[in-house]
Amino acid sequence: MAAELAGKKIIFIVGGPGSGKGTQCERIVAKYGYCHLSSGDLLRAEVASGSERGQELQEIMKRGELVPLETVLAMIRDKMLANTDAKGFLIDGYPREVDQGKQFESSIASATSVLYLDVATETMVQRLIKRGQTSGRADDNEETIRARLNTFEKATAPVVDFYKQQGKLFEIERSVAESSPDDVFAKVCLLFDKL
Ligand SMILES: Nc1nc2c(ncn2[C@@H]2O[C@H](COP(=O)(O)OP(=O)(O)OP(=O)(O)O)[C@@H](O)[C@H]2O)c(=O)[nH]1
Ligand SMILES: Nc1ncnc2c1ncn2[C@H]1C[C@H](O)[C@@H](COP(=O)(O)OP(=O)(O)O)O1
Ligand SMILES: [Mg+2]
Repeated sequence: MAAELAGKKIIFIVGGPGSGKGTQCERIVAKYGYCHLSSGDLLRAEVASGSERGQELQEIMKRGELVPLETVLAMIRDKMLANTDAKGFLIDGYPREVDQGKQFESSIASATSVLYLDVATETMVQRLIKRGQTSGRADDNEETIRARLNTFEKATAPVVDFYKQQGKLFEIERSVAESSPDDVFAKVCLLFDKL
């Protein structure tokens, strides 16, 4: 456990690719002032640095697979320890597999709550194809999108059940998660207002 992080609120944001995690995190930061950490963004920054490591990561991400657990965990930990004055942390896109959650909690700190955005597969595909027209992300193409969805079903869906059993899950149900970002945010605020 990292003593510097004792007592800090830690919220995991979980959902399939294109479920709106980044969109909601932006709003949460603006209203509540948490420190936002996106595992995907951290990995893309490593890719952009042009390092050899970054090239390996890029290959894995283009296949829609998960990068090694240790890599992401170290990046998140470093970023958290560089921001210990934050009142809380939004960990976006992590954990992606149950083991990531367990390792995080044993080596960093335990999560306060897990926010889950439930969006139908076809809606996510449509959103990502649209985002791909302007995002420049190497993984926003139909083939990689399908692979990411497959990884989500296999590795990440169990994460949702894991935290539900612990009573930590705050779920945005499909009827809301598929409406407008403002409607989703109104529901998200119900969680953050009582933290
Ligand atoms: N209709 C609708 N569209 C949304 C909503 N949230 C996000 N989108 C759109 O869906 C796309 C994906 O949203 P992101 O916030 O980037 O999703 P993400 O979960 O961070 O996706 P990854 O980074 O791929 O994990 C974007 O183009 C958004 O404009 C929403 O609540 N309603
Ligand atoms: N916690 C994590 N563990 C392993 N790989 C991760 C990860 N977070 C992100 N990645 C890798 C695999 C993802 O397909 C890729 C892009 O992540 P992302 O931006 O969160 O998008 P998406 O949810 O659409 O896959 O980076
Ligand atoms: Mg994102």
